[in-house]
This record gives sequence, C-alpha cells and structure tokens, in this order.
Amino acid sequence: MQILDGKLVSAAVKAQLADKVTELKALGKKVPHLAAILVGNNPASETYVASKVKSCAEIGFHSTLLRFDAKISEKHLLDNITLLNENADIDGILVQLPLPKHINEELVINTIDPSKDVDGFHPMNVGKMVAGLPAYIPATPYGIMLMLEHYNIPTKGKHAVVIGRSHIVGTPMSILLSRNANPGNCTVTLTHSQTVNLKEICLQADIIVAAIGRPNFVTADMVKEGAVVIDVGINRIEDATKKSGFRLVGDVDYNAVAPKTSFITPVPGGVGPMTIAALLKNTYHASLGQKVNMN
Ligand SMILES: Nc1nc2c(c(=O)[nH]1)N[C@@H](CN(C=O)c1ccc(C(=O)N[C@@H](CCC(=O)O)C(=O)O)cc1)CN2
Repeated sequence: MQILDGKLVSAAVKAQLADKVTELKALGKKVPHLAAILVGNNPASETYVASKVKSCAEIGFHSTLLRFDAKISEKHLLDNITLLNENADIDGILVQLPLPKHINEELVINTIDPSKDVDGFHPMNVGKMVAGLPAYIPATPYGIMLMLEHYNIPTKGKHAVVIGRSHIVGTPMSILLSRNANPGNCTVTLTHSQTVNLKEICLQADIIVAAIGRPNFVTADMVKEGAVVIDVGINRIEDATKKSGFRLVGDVDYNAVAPKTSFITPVPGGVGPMTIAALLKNTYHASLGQKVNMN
C-alpha cells in the first residue's frame, strides 16, 4: 500500500507556480491576483480561506480577502461580486461555501464572471467541462486528477466508483474520470444516497472516490484487494483529547481499509491540500486568460 501524499504533490504544484510568477515578474508582467469572499465565521471555512490566502503569498500571487458578517444582505454580497468582476486587477474570484441560509448560493455563483470563476462552479464552466471544452475545473476533482497524474496511477479501462453526486465534487469527478484522457478513460459508476447494493458495486471498483460527507462510511468489506481509494471527506469529530476539541476523519475507515489498497489518500494531508493547489493553478490560468483543457 502506498500513501498518496497531498502535501507533497501540492508543494510540487506550488513550486511550479512560484517559478511561473518569477518568470512573469522578470518579463514585467502582472502577477495573478485572487479575490476570496468569506461570509460569516464558520471555523472550517475560516481555516480553508486562511490557507488559500497564505498559499497565494507563498508563491507570489496577490490576494484580497473580503470578509462579511453572516447577516450581510444578498444584494450587498452580489454588489461586491460585481465590483470584483469589473476590477481589471482581479483575475480570480471565489466565494467560500457554504453560505448562510438566507443567501441564494446559485444566484451568487451565477453572478461571478465566468472568466474569473476559478472555482469552476458557474454553469458556463460546468457546461464547458461537460462538453469537453476548456473550462475552469472545480478544484477538488481537478486536484484529484493532478494527484493521479503525479503518481502515474493507471486509470485506463478501470472501473471507478464515485460515492456522492455533489455539484462540486462527485458529479464533476465522474465526468473527468470518464474522459478520453490520461488520467481518465475509466468506466464510471456514480453512486449516491439512493443507490441500491452500494457494497456490491464498491467491491467491483478498481478506484473508489468517497465524497459523501459521512465519517468512516467506506468500510473494509466494501473494498476490493488492490483498489485505489481516494478520500474526499473532511469531517470534524469531537475529541476532548485534542487542543482544538476535534479531530479530522475522512469518509473512509482508513485503518481498516488501507491494508487492502494499492494506493490511498490520508485525511488530513490527502485531497485537501490538492484542492488548494488546483485552485491556484486555475488562478494562474485565469491571469493569462486561459482555461484548463482536460482532454
Ligand atoms: N468556494 C469553495 N468552497 C468550498 C470548496 C471549494 O473548492 N470552493 N471546497 C470545500 C472546502 N475547501 C476549499 O474551499 C477545502 C477543504 C479542505 C482543505 C484542506 O486543506 N484540508 C486539510 C485539513 C485542514 C483542516 O485542518 O481542517 C487536509 O485535508 O489536509 C482545503 C480546502 C468546501 N467549500
């Protein structure tokens, strides 16, 4: 069994981007600039946004963080997005999810200029990705593809089972894995809460991507010997022995499942850091007016 080290791969992607920034500077060109919007004070969102801002600084990107109270009106938020859309210095915009319940997430995403939508959530980018056209690819599935590529994991002709059909992970993941590309060319089964015989389906999988948001959901009896297991879950479980009061647990019962696998991602230190690396790659491409072609 080999651990897929998201910290290591993310550091390699960031080092490449830092070199690109050096080249841009040497040519007297503008460096990429990411704007992040954080509404409210969800502790997990605070951590993720802080990590995005810190990563930008590490590689020489500019970043702007706009923080708003959880009670911000939808209109005020949309107006601020419009200002960022119109600001020529900003290359990429992200609105950290989830948003407070009174704000229509779909409306917010649809307000972001698709050419600055480095999260790849705007329907224009989703549609282009599905059609196989250059688009911004949502950061988590893009990061997983970068990880599979880095470790040269064979995917052609393999049966991939994706657990979870969210717009930001499961659905785009199923599309990218089935694409005629490397990594890709998988036969994909997209499963969800209404799937019957999930265990039997998972037992046929050469690759499992668990993105269901339920701690330790994938157990050893669901995994075939030698399977590749990618764990997208980041669940905070109360733990009085920790200073923070919680520990992070994935969607996979890691200790029981790992010995059966050929490759597995840990939590933390697996998919999470790759999400940040992929976002930075999208931002770099946005600054050059390019999108990512996964074909
Ligand atoms: N606008 C967006 N919102 C959300 C996205 C997204 O891609 N765009 N994805 C998730 C959260 N997310 C990025 O925003 C994210 C999650 C986890 C990590 C990460 O590095 N996790 C670490 C552990 C960090 C911790 O201590 O909690 C790890 O797994 O090692 C980065 C980004 C939902 N919202």
